Parts: sequence; C-alpha cells; structure tokens
Amino acid sequence: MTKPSADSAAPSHTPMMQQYFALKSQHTDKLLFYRMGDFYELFYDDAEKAARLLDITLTTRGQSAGAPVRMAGIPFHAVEQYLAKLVKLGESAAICEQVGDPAASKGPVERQVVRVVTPGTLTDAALLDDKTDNRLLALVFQQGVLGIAWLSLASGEFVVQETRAEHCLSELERLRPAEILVADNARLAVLEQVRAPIKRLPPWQFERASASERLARHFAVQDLAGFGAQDLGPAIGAAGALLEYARATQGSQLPHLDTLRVETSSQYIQLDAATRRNLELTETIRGEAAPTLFSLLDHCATSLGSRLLRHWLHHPLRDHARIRARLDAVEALLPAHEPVLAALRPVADIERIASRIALRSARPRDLSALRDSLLALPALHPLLAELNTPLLVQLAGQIPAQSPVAALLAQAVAPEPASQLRDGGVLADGYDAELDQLRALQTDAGSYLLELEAREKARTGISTLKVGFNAVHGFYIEVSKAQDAKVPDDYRRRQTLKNAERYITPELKTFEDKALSAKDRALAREKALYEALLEQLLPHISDLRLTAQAVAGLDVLATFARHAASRQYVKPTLGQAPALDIRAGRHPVVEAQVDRFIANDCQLGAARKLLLITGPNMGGKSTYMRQTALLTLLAHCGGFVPADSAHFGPIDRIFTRIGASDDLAGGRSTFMVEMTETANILNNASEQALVLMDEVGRGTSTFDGLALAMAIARSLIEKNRSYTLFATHYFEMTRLAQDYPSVANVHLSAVEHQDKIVFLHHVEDGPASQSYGLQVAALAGVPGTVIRQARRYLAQLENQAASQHAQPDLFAAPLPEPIAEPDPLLGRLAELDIDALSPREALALLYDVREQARNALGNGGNLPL
Ligand SMILES: Nc1ncnc2c1ncn2[C@@H]1O[C@H](COP(=O)(O)OP(=O)(O)OP(=O)(O)O)[C@@H](O)[C@H]1O
Repeated sequence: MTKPSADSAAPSHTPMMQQYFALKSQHTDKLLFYRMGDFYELFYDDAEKAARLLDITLTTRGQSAGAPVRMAGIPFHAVEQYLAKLVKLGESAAICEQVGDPAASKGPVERQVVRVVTPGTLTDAALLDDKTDNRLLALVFQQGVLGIAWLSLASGEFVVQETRAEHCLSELERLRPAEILVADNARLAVLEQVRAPIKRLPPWQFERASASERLARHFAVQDLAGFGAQDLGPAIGAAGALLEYARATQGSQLPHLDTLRVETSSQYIQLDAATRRNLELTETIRGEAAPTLFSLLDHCATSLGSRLLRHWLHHPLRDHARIRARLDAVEALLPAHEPVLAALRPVADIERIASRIALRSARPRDLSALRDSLLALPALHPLLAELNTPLLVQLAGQIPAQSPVAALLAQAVAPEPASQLRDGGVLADGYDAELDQLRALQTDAGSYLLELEAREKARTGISTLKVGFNAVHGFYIEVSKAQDAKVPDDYRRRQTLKNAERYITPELKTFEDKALSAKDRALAREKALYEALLEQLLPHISDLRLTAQAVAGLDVLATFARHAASRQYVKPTLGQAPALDIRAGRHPVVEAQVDRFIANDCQLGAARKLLLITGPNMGGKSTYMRQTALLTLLAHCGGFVPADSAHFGPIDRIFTRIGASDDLAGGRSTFMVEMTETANILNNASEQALVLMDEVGRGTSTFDGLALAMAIARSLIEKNRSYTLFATHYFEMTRLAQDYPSVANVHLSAVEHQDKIVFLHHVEDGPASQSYGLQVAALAGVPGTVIRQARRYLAQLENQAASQHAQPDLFAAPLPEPIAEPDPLLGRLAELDIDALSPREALALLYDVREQARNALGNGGNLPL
C-alpha cells in the first residue's frame, strides 16, 4: 500500500485522494470500493488486487502526490456479482457511498463506508447460496476447553457451545463456517487445516467479562442465565467478539439476533471430520455436491427446507423422544406429503427476508414475496388438521392463519413491485393519499393539458393553438406566426420556431413545476414510506422466524415422507437395550445408481458386537459398511430408512476408517492418516459407538499390517466394545470368531463362472472361502500373461503357507523363479523340416530368423553373429 496514513494528510495529494486515504485507513484489510458516479473505483494496491482477482482492467486515474493513481473500476449496477466472486475467494470489501449533496459540497462529496461485506456476514440474496447456511464463527481456547460461537446473519441463528479442544477440527467440519474469528495472539496449529478465511482481532474483544455484558445489553437481559449460558466461559468470549464484528460490518444493532442458543455436544450423535467426509453426507469425497445423501434426499419444496435437511443430516439426534416425534410426523405425512409439498412450493425464503428486514436491507420484491408466502401458508392448515402428531400440531401452530404482516403488506406493497426502490412503483395505490396525489399528477397531465388547450382556444379565439411538451423547454402553448396578433398579454415567449412561437402562461408554469417535481417527490415519498414500513415490520421478526422454522421443518418431514412412499423406506424403531438390527437394508445412494441392489441384514447387539467382513474386492464390503452407518444416521435424523425393518439401541458416535486418502497438504502419508484416524477411534469409541474399519493395516508391510489389524480388532472387542464392522483381506483374522463369542464372520459372496467372477453382493455368514483377487485383476484388464504368472506365485505361496501355518508374506518368502513363456522363435525352429529345404530357402530362413531375433531383443541390428 502507498502508506495511506503517512500520506493522508500530505498536502500534495488531491483532496479526493486525501478523503480516500482517510477512509482506507479504517479498512486496511479490505478492498475499498469508492463510489464515483456510476462506478465503484479501487485505487493503488486494491486496484491491482481487484484487477487480478476479478479479471478487470487496471488503469490509472490522473495523478496525486506527483504519481499516477492506479485504478480499477466496476459499474455500480454490477457490484453484487463482483462481490460474490470476492467473498468466494475469501476477501472482504468495504463499500463506500457518496452521502453528501454534490451541489452543496465545495470539495469532494462527503463519503462514508456504509456496508462491509465479508465471507461470513453475507445477507444479500444475490451473494448467498439458497441451500447452505452462511456462518460466521469465533473460537476461543482456554485450558483445554474450546469455546465456539457461530451465527448466521441471514437467518438470525446465534449459537454457543463448549467442548474439548481436540474436537476443534470435527466441529469446524460440522459447522463449515464461511469465516472464522480468532484472537490475534492465538497460535492454533489446527487452523492451518481449515479452508475458511481467518480473521484475527484484538484479544480484548474475546474477553469474557465484557463480552458477557455486551451480550446481556444486546438481548436486553440482566445476565445470560435465561439462555442457560451463565456457566459458559470461553464460548461467551467468542460470542461477544462475534456480535461486535457482525454489528460493525452491518452498521446495525442486529435486532433479529433475538436469542442465544446453547448447544451441547451430547445432544447429537457425534461424527468426526473424517466420518462426515467418508459417509458423503453433503459432499462427495472428491468435494462434489452429488451424488450424496443430501443430493438424493433434497427434494424439498423450499430453500428453507433444503437448508434444514442439510443441518439435520449433520446433526443426528440422540434423544429418542425427539427422534420419535419426527418419525411419527413423517408417518402421518405419508398420505399427505404431496399436497403439503405443493402448498409449500410457493413459499419464499421467509427466514432470510426477515433478517434483511431487520437489517433494513430488504428489497421491494422481498416484501412482495413475503406477502405472497404468508397469504399462501394458511392453505396448509386444512391439510394438517387431520394429522395429529405432537410435532405437526406444534409446527402448524407456528403458521398463522391470519398474519398481520400479510395484511399490512397486502395493503402497502404493489402487487408486482419494481425490483429497485429507486425506480418507484413499489408501494400500492391507495396506501398513502399523498403518494396517490403525486402519482396522479404524473398520469393525469394528459387530460389537464387537453382541457387547458380547449380553454385557451376559447379565450384567445386561436383555433390552431396547441399545448405540448418537450424535454428541453418543458410545457408550452404553440401559436402559428400568422396568429401572432391574437396572443394575449399574459403569454411569455419560450421558444421561436420557423413558423410558430411557443409560449408559457403563469398557470401552465405552475402546473409544470408541480408535474416535474411530482416524480421526484413521489420517489422521495415512497422511500420514506418504505422505511416506515420496514420499521413497522420490525416487531414481527421473531414471529416470522418461527413461521420460517415451521415451514422448514414441515418441508423436511414431508420430503422424508415422500421418499418413504416412493422408495419403500420404513419407519425405524428405537429402544434402550443395546442393538443395531437392520433387516434387508439398502445403501440409499448406491441403490439409486444400480439396476438391482441386493439388500443385506446387519445384526449387532450386546452379544454380537463385531462383524468381521471378508470377501472379494468389488464385492460390496464398503457399500455394506457405509449403508449401515447411513441408515443409522438417517434414522436418528428422524427419517425413514431403506430396509425391511431397522431397530436401534442408544448410539452416541459414528466413527469411520474407510478408504485411503493422502493428506499431502497436511504432510501426512496414507498410512499416517489411517493410523491417526484409528488412534482417534481407539481412544474415544464407547460401547454405544458404531465403528467402521475398512482394511486397516493395508498401507504397510503384510506382517506389520496384519499385526496391527489384529491388535486393533482385539482392542475394539475387549476395551471399546463398540458396534464394529471390520472389513479385511487378512484371512488370519477370521479366527477371532473362535476366540471371542461377540465376534462373527460374514462375507460378501461371489461365484466363479467360466473363469470369470460374478459378484452376488450378498452378505452371508462365515468367512469368505477365497479372495478372488486375481479374478478381479483380470476383470480390470490386467494382461493375461501377468495373471497367469500371478496364479503360479499364488500356488507356491499357498503351499508354503500350508506347510508353515502362517499368513504368507510376499516379502519374507523367497520368490519363485519366473516361469518363461515359450519363445516363438524356438517353436518355429522346432517345427522345421530341414531336409525339405533348398539351400536358397535355408538361407532366406536364416535371414528371417535373424530378423525375428533382433526384433525380439529390441536391437536395431547390431547383433554379433
Ligand atoms: N448390495 C449391492 N447390490 C448391488 N450392487 C452392489 C452392492 N454392493 C456393492 N455393489 C456394487 O459393487 C461396487 C463395489 O462395491 P464396494 O466398493 O462396496 O466393494 P468393496 O468390496 O468394498 O471393494 P474394495 O475391497 O475393492 O474396496 C459398488 O460400486 C456397487 O456398484
């Protein structure tokens, strides 16, 4: 930067640049969008950065302090799309507008930063993804405790939580913040693994005592006890910093943040970061949006519903009563889901509109959409009337039959308002007498002028007299030169044409003043009325948010019902005894991709805690394990599941160690990642956890791998006693079932048919009889010679193993000599009938054989004879 603070007062800068530097010094960490007429301009380093990031032209705007001013500009009407691009890149921008009157100011027009746009504080519809919550999050670590606070300005959600510091990464993976606030002095290695932009703030902003006061003042309460937050420490500090930052960016007190919710980690089935990724809940392992559980289920009618569904999938509940309430609601909605979803379809994003009203940034079409939504919602009541589950009754109660907001908006807002207030035509006719009058002045001009023309003709006796208007001279009465003598005294000359004169009269002048200013006055009146209308809506924000929550809840429940009905999902049951019992379960996502999905059972309980899964590659082991986790998760979200039946005892966490992924950015090899995740499981999995282990140990040598896998399985059986699905290719491990009654062997079946493998994808009792690795390799296109070679190695290894009763080790055992394929040249020679050859043929053959030998050796011809 061209040292703004040092230069800002220097007289050699132009007054405009001095103003710019003064503003810029308040926002050094953001791109400053400086309004100049119809453009926003960025200067100096900001200009260079913007040119690079936004692909706009870098140029110069004159000189200041003896040097050219580097500049990049964007038209004001396109600003939202550029801002969207910037925040996606993690940048923030300060929007500076002209606030003074250009005519009245001597120097540059007064300007102010009116809005700060940061990735975590977006509220504008154009900048937000409909289906994802945009969260701003703050973190404070204190003596092993992690205090987290997050808020979504667009929805008004404001939450605090405290948990153990080591959960930081999994919490960030769960919440996926768009921007993270931490204290300047916090040195946190974990943040290096986070994708979101990080904003560092002075440590005092995170201080608990002042934060607590700030929050109490904001919520107008004496202390935070009413929210159940009085005993929280670092989380309150985080919430205080968050509130302050959000307020500063919006230049608003944020009245829609009307409550603070305390979340405890024990409310939800915990999913660590790896599990969220591995189960592909809302994003595939490759980071794509589909196919995932969310993309499969998201047929929600509203974006409110889509966002809640995404939230539910990341927050499976543990409280059976709450889950049952959802399941009962889904069951009740089974016959009614279609009309309910149809009634929800016209409903706009009430939650975000309510937030924009609170922030005074609601656009005219937000209000008309809110009105139409509130008018459409009562259609739900007759549909819900019959469905008497407690949750549905509660949600129906949050939807007003007659909304005062709808009534007010129906009166105030035009049926189809302009998209911008500045265009006028936003408020309804009949809402305000003064506005009606001002509008009438514009539209009634025509009839008045005709009437004036008739009157003047009669008064002057000039029958050719015409009343007209032109943009340069305004209203006029035109009289041809021939009639000059008849022009009355009160006519004042306005314009001379070749054959006519144009005049104005005092009466016409008065009319002109009124008509011309009527448009401006109507616009000003509309603006004032609009602001007053937003003010009137403020007291209803909380109710609107309740309605929005009800719409979202109904939408997700009806969507669950829709899937249950169309894809034969069933209602899971829950109980207190240890159990995880799925009959004929299907993987919801894979099922939608294959022609015929084979359903499988998974039965676990107090006496059967670990299933050791063997079977060929491609046999369906991963699919089986993942489907067990997904069905468990979906059931705990309150959704029906793809199975014939499903029953669950209490579950507290789901862990997965699936698939190999290098964490190159984090500097960890595949094996290191595998072991880190395994360590996490062994240290934290309880009896109520569901643990998926896929081929643990395969990332290292056979003996190491088997030894580790064995010890890990034993620990899971003896110590953790979690519900475990353990897939492995180490056949040695299948003996565990003999040592432990809580272990059972199952395998994915396959059969060989004419030397080819056919996967049956069916889970059967007992260990797999063979591994089919070679058949799968052949199926994948590995050349036949290699497969034949491998078959010979395999036979030898199996012989050795049989004699040693040990797991064969490819590295420890001496490898057999490779068996050469017969040489085609030798074959040819062996078949030769030498006696039948003429000398000439014999010589030709010799040449031919030499050629073949040279080709086989890959030598261009320098074979010593
Ligand atoms: N139950 C099933 N019904 C139908 N098709 C299935 C079933 N299970 C798996 N498949 C199909 O088989 C493919 C391979 O399954 P999966 O990845 O689960 O095998 P795997 O045994 O884990 O293989 P690997 O050991 O190589 O990881 C899947 O992509 C799917 O198309």
